[in-house]
Amino acid sequence: MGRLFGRVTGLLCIVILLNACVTPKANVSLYHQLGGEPTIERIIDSFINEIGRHPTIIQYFKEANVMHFRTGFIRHMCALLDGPCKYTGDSMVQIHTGMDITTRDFNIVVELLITAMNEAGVSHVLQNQILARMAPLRSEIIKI
Ligand code: HEM
Repeated sequence: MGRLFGRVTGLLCIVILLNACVTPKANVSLYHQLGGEPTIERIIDSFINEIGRHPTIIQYFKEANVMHFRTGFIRHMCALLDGPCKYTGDSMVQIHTGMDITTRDFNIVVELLITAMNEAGVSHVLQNQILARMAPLRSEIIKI
C-alpha cells in the first residue's frame, strides 16, 4: 500500500513538473521569460539581417535609418512584452501610414521575425505568446 502511494505520489510530481514546463508562466512577464534586453537585441539584429536579405521587404526600408529602427523596435518590443521600457516613438499608424503595406508582406515580416526568434532559441510556446501580443497591431500597419 505504502509502495503504491509512493508511486502515485511520484507520478503526480512528474505530471506537475511537466505541466510547469509547458504552461505559460502567468506571473513572470514575457520580457523576463524571454531573457530581457540581451535576447530582444539578439532577435532584432537577426530580424534586421533577414529584412536586409529579403528582396521585397528591403524595398520598404530604402529610406529608413536602420539604427533608429533598431532602437525603436527594441524599445517597442520591450514595452509590448511588459518590460521596464517605455516606448516614446511615433504610433504604429503614424509610422506605417503611406507605406501601403500588403497583408502578404505583413505576413512575410512576421515570418522573418519567427526566423529571428528561432535563431535566438526562443521556445515555440513563448513565440506564440509574443506573436499574440503583436497580432492586434495588424490593422494599424496594413494598407493605411
Ligand atoms: C507587428 C508588426 C510590426 C511592428 C510591431 C512594427 C514596429 C515598428 C516600429 C516600432 C518602428 C519604429 C522604429 C523607430 O522608432 O524608428 C517601425 C518602423 C518601420 N516599420 Fe514597422 N512594424 C511592424 C511591421 C512592419 C511591416 C510589415 C513593414 C513593412 C513591410 C514595416 C516597415 C517599417 C519601416 C520601413 C519602418 C522604418 C520607418 C522609418 O524609419 O522611416 N513594419 N516599425
